Amino acid sequence: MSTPTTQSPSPVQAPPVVVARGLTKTYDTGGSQVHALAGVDVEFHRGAFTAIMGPSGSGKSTLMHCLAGLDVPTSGTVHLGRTQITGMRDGELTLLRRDRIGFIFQSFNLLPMLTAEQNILLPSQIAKRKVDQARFDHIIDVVGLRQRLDHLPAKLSGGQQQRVAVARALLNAPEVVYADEPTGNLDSRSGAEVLAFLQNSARELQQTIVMVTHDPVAASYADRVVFLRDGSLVDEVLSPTAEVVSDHLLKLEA
Ligand SMILES: Nc1ncnc2c1ncn2[C@@H]1O[C@H](COP(=O)(O)OP(=O)(O)OP(=O)(O)O)[C@@H](O)[C@H]1O
Repeated sequence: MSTPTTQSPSPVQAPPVVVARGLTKTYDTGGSQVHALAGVDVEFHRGAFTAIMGPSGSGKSTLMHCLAGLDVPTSGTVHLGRTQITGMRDGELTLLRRDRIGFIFQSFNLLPMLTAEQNILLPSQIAKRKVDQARFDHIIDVVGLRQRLDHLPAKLSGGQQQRVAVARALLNAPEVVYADEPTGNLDSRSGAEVLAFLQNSARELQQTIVMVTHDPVAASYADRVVFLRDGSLVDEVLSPTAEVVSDHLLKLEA
């Protein structure tokens, strides 16, 4: 019998920041049931930028909302680090979202009467959290907002407003940032800037980012794309290109 060869160790992978197991979400709609999530197992690793894609109605928003503690799954578990967030009370979830998760929405969600700087600092003020000045300066310079800090949102372009929202989401170095169609309201040039910044944040700041998008070009900025169909995770692509992502989507929609 031959001696087994020594296996080389598998590449070290960062521990998962978010782990979902057996996630289901069922809606009762007047007698019939909709399985928005039909048993999803997925994990997201530190410093990884992941896009969630799939046909309309495949469960992308439901998955993100359940992962982020914005919605409660029918069954299954979600962990953020060592914390099981499924089963938490509303008040605990509010604090968890405030302290440990960053959010970026399609509609920017900036307060119109506050300057860019005040918008970026607001969550830290509400949480009575000391701001890391070096991180603030680094993020402001990377997103190119230094000259715009005292502007109100109405005086900023859509791309600049979204960069304010991105800076706000990243300032506290949250364990994970959830981005819901972050470039949906932007022209392609502004969208590319925001996506490049998200990509750099994952690479340089080890920021974990999970983004829902319909756009294969946006998804191509991610390290990994996971595909949903009918509430199930059916495929994934690493180091995606827009063409490969489009091909996968077309097959899922067929
Ligand atoms: N509150 C609700 N009540 C009933 N059904 C719902 C509800 N929310 C979502 N659904 C259904 O759950 C399924 C998944 O919806 P979800 O919004 O997560 O999909 P999606 O992939 O994000 O869609 P889109 O790309 O169109 O935004 C769909 O069939 C949707 O109609």
